[in-house]
Amino acid sequence: MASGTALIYDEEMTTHKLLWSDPICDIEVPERLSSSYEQLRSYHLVERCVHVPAREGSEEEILLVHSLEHLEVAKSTQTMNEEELKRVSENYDAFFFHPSTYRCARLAVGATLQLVDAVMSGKVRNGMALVRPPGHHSQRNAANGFCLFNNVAIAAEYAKLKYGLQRILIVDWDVHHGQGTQYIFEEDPSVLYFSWHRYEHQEFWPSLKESDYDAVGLGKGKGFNINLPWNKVGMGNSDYLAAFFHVLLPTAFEFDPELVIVSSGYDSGIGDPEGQMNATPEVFAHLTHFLMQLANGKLCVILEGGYHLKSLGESVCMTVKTLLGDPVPQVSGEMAPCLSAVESIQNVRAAHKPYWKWLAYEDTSFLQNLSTKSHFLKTANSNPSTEHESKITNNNDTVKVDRFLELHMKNILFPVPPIKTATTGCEGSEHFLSEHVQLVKEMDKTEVEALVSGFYADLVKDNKTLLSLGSMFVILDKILKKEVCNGIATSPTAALSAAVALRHSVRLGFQRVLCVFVGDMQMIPNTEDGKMLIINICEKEQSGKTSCKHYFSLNWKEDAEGNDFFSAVLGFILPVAYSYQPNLTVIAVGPNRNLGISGISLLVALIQGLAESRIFAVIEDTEISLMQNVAKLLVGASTPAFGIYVPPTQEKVNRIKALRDQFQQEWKMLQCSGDIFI
Ligand SMILES: CC(O)(O)CCCCCNCCCN
Ligand SMILES: [Zn+2]
Repeated sequence: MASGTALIYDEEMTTHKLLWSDPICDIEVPERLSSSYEQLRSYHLVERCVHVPAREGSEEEILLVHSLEHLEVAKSTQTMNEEELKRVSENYDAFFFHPSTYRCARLAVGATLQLVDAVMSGKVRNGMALVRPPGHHSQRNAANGFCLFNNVAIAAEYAKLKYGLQRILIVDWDVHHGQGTQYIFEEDPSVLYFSWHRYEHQEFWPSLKESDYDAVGLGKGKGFNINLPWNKVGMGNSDYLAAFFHVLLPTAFEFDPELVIVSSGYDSGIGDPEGQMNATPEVFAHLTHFLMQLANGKLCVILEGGYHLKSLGESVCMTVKTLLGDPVPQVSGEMAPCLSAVESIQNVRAAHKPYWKWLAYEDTSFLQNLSTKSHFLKTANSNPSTEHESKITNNNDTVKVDRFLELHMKNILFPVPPIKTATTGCEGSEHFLSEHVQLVKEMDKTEVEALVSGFYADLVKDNKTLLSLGSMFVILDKILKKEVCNGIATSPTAALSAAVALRHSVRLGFQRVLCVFVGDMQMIPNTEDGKMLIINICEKEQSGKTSCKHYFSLNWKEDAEGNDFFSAVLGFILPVAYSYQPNLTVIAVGPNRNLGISGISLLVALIQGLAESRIFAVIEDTEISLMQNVAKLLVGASTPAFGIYVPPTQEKVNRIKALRDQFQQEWKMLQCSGDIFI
């Protein structure tokens, strides 16, 4: 299993710079690279990465995507004087040449390919390349938008050629549309390109009709180009997460890529003068964490834009920290996507319904009554409550943003707990013991009996249960004190252990405990006070207990051969969990589980983004192999194989939709269609 995170940076890429005055291009400065690298060093992240050197991309590699003419023009600029450089630059929209631009652009291509090689060869699991000039606007025969060669597009063609890959996912979270990348792959079904971008109904640069949600790809490439336009500024963390839950991730898991490449622009972050958005740096940790669960963790992050140096640096550090496997910090802000974002999400889902199985039963009836809808949206749009009031009045006030970020990041970065996982040394744990795992001592009986007082005392029949409860308390204490990040225990009665763990956690002071229980929960604690939120994934409705705001019984019987649980995890469980913002997650698997190991692994892998990755898992002690899988995930040793993707049946889609319709006002991250306002 590959491990380690590559970091590729070469100071020479700072030599490319603007020689004359040009208010459009003057934000693309060398300090973008050097200050990001310095920020990584200040958080001691550089030394934790595997250093991989950059190299020059060869002409042959550049010709994988670009025309010979484009290459020759670029090459010829090396010997030009300022006058000539200016003249050549004027042939392009928003691009500038410097005598060292060609050299830097070749280094940017080479650095990107070095990262692909390091990941594909298994030398590292993932990595980041800090490069400039960026790439995603450049086209076969033209430079554009600060980009000369399309680093990410060349990387995808290179990976197909050298490693025989047939499915590559490119995620472009830069705030501008990577039209260059779209043009290059729009007829290619082997490359799925996803981009969100500031659009404002075609007002915002590059102001192209083909940047809208209905540009789905051409010919065989139909369905493999996904555009999510932001028609307002001020989009924030909840909008970005909603886009992942309700558009990108379900598609990505169905596509099942062999490699994921990110066109990682941070101008979609708060403070950026181009993006004018409100998303804070820690959201990039969550986006990165989600993408790490694909392609067996093979993830290459390539820098594109980002023009507010402090915001850029913090977001780069959040990305690298997550690539290294650190716990994911709590995401800030109200978990409620704005109406405009939900409308864009609904439109892109409708546009892609014909191409993706997970959308087969998507309700697109809203397209019929579009007239009334657009009328409503105009009125809905007018009242501010459905739009984000922008936290920072205008992003151009750089110093104000610097101060905001200074304070904001203080409570985000906590010391990484030395030990990742605590366990009780239960059978099967010998397989994954490592320096990341701490064996906790057993608690003595009297102490345990004192803790399991009152309600549950009479339920504790035998010694075995008592001992398992004892070690559970020790683990929960360690998690609370942040001595460990997460823990796992087995139990002869997982239902009892979970119920005791929930009460104990609330008593220990956890204010919001999320419990995901797989199997028959038997005893269901009272969730009236909102200090717990329980999602019980069971085969049949629990005894008369209907779903309410803090208790959901999600009936799910997994299809035999594959894993159809994606739509429940991505379309329901994660949106509810992120809306709830727990500070502890308890995952419990009881007897006669109705989910396959891969479905449970998917759940555990994705839910680690919550509660600063504080998870306590308690597994029925008959489930040895499940226990080992979950333990490996908690240690961070592997990204699980999620088994064969099975699309959800209409009945299951309707069940999720019914729950969504019923609870999307309470848990707003469930929203993915604008109908809520009609
Ligand atoms: C890599 C990147 O996507 O960040 C580059 C953005 C280029 C923006 C050009 N703006 C041109 C405005 C013209 N009125
Ligand atoms: Zn950009």
